[in-house]
Amino acid sequence: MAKESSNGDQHTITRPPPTPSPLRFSKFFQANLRILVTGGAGFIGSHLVDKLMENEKHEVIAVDNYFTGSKDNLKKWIGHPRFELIRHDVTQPLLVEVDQIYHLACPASPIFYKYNPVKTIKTNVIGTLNMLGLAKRVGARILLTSTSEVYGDPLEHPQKEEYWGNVNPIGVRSCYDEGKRVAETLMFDYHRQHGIEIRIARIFNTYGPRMNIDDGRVVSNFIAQAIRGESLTVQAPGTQTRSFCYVSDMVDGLIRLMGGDHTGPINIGNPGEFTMMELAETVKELVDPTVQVKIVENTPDDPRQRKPDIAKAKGLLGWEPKITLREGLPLMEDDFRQRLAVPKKQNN
Ligand SMILES: NC(=O)c1ccc[n+]([C@@H]2O[C@H](COP(=O)([O-])OP(=O)(O)OC[C@H]3O[C@@H](n4cnc5c(N)ncnc54)[C@H](O)[C@@H]3O)[C@@H](O)[C@H]2O)c1
Ligand SMILES: O=c1ccn([C@@H]2O[C@H](COP(=O)(O)OP(=O)(O)O[C@H]3OC[C@@H](O)[C@H](O)[C@H]3O)[C@@H](O)[C@H]2O)c(=O)[nH]1
Repeated sequence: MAKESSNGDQHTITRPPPTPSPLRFSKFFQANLRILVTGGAGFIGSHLVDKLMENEKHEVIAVDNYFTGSKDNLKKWIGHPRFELIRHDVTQPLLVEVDQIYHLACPASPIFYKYNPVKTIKTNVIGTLNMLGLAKRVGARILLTSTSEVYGDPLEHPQKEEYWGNVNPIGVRSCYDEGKRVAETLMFDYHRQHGIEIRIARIFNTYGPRMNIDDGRVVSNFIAQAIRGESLTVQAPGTQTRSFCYVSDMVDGLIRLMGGDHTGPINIGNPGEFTMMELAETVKELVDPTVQVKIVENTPDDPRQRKPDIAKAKGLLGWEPKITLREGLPLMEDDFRQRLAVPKKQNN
């Protein structure tokens, strides 16, 4: 049996998907979907849980080891009859009965994924293997949150899904970007060999409320710095570009991908592209025009440019982002001001 994936390749499936548990066909289970979100206490994961919980037919199980996530992000759901939170590390097997798996567990900020690179690669490889094993056992559909970092320091611009990337296999970022590349490979091998229903999202830089204030990624750094009246730290040369997607758009894209018919990989991101200097100037203008911008040293292998081609997401999922950077930054500023307890000055 051959099935066409969304990037046009023919993938031979040697075995049909395993039969789901008989409970899936009982009246109750037909009406309800039990959904696992790994990394559910993190930034994107907790927003995804919020959105999934809005549907009264969903039961959500969030799993997290709290390395970069926090129970606080899910506090409004703790004790809810349709919600469960499990402290668990995905490098260990997990036995639950679910219909869908959103597999997000993995530190995403470079300072955190480089902190313990061996653990990062174990999370990407062993963690994804464990979640695929779970999907295989229970017949669940599984979505992996891969990353634009699979394109490395891209030589093609903007990046289409067909581009194979330009990745340093032995650099300090490799635990994350090569880890995600192997995770994608595992997804397709389980799909071809075992007939598992897979979905792969290649997420481009995402920002929004609830990011860790000390997360270390550029948008959260600049907003926190501007609120605290500190200089905005633009890493040299400042001409490198990124494309920033607001978190509600991202969650909408992930849910559409899970519900649709296409395996992916599909880029999910906002094609609006900015240099880091432009981002700093925009944050300065919106948050506090009196703060300074300073150039600081960069880290090795920083990609010089990044912008998603989202033709596939538009055509296959009917998805495109709605929130511009200028609309999203103030929403994030409000959340950061609340958490830092620094109200906006009247004259700002
Ligand atoms: N935010 C982005 O810009 C972006 C871009 C590309 C891809 N992604 C991917 O999206 C996913 C979520 O990213 P995020 O921005 O919400 O990051 P995040 O760090 O806020 O969330 C990751 C969550 O995974 C948990 N986690 C990490 N290792 C784990 C393990 N071994 N077992 C169980 N839980 C573990 C963390 O505690 C955290 O709650 C990640 O897979 C990331 O690679 C994010
Ligand atoms: O304070 C800072 C932090 C970062 N930067 C720059 O901002 C750019 C973006 O850096 P970030 O740390 O936010 O994130 P990166 O784009 O490097 O990696 C991200 O890519 C996509 C996801 O997979 C992950 O969330 C993360 O790896 C880089 O060019 C970096 O040099 C600054 O100029 N100042």
